Amino acid sequence: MTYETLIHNIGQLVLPKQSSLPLKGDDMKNLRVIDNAAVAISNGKIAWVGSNDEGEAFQATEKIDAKGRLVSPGLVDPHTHLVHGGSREKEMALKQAGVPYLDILKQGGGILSTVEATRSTSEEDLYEKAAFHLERIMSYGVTTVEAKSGYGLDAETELKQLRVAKKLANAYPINLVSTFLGPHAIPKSHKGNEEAFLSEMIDLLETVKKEDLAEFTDIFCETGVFTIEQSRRFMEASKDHGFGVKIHADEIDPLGGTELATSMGAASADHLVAASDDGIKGLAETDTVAVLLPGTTFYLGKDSYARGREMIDSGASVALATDFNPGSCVTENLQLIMSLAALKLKMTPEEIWNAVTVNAAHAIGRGDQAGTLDVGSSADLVIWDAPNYMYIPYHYGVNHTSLVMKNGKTVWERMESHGLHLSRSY
Ligand SMILES: N=CN[C@@H](CCC(=O)O)C(=O)O
Ligand SMILES: [Zn+2]
Repeated sequence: MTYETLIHNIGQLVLPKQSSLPLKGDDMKNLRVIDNAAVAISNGKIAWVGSNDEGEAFQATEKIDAKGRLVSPGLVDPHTHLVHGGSREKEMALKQAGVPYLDILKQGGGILSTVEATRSTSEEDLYEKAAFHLERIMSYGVTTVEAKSGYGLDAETELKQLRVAKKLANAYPINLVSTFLGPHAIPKSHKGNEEAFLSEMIDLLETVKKEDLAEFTDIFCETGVFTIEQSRRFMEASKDHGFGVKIHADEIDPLGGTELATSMGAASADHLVAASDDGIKGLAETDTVAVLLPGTTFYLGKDSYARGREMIDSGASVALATDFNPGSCVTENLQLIMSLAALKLKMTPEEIWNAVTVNAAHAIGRGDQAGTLDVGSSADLVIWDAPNYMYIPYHYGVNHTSLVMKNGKTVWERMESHGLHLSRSY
């Protein structure tokens, strides 16, 4: 038997357990790990996993020496605002002067300034910009990613964003899951006329479905944006059209979006910084995944983070994401988010790995195909410049990937620096 590829000399192999449902509570502590391992790949799938001693005896067309380093499944980033025009570096000074995030939005900045930029950017230019960010996301070890619309707030631009995401999905070796976030803010044209705007976004669901432009819908449920009742209306209409539902919930004010998400059977409730005790109880009782975004809390300069530790201790399922966007979290680096989860959410390394693999995959409907290296699953994996899985959240702010593989093919590899001898010293 000759395998296509054999990755041998793996110092440590991390194997999150594939599960038909998201991992909840104490189950998030379980992380299978094999020291001195090897992985065989054929037809883009994991064909065999075991000890290096056994693996060394196999024939393979290509052999990759992992040189004693860590290998894991490709990471899953289940919440990004990948496709957008422009940037908002000028808002940083406002934030430093103490202007709250929702006040910047109220003054027509924030999300609304990105809406203007996205409307005035051509589809081709939007594609080029999003492709640049997507390549960077991949370079951090992500092989499955979610991308939201939400910077159009009109039919034309929302569809433009979703088409860009679809083109990227077809062009890039990454699984890209698309989400329609039409109700992301109230456009200036509809101030005081929120219900009419929401109706327009509900009317758009049919086209989004017909053109197969998104699998999920999302809504920003927040003070000054959409109320609980409006969110319920949009989520019900989305479900009627056959979409999975998600919600930006309880990010700043505790409106009860978490409770709404669990009562609606949402795939995920995201942010949850201000989630109530009842909201957390609801998460523990259902399979709605809490997608936590500590990079956003950090970037908004807040001291109080989502209660990730309590959520897991109560039995909830937690995933982590970058929330990459031009305003509230400007980073493509999911590894940095893993560090923030350790430092600010008090999650353990095992919980963090489950949160960026299996649970993140469940949050975007990919629980059956991403986030694991079980035999038969896609050979989406990362060779890390790190000795073990605890090292990634520990050494923060840099990119630890050495090689990223998607369906058994190398899609990103670190280049050696010219003239430098980088001897490994962790
Ligand atoms: N909170 C709402 N939406 C985005 C931010 C979008 C923006 O500021 O451009 C988020 O998830 O953080
Ligand atoms: Zn978001």
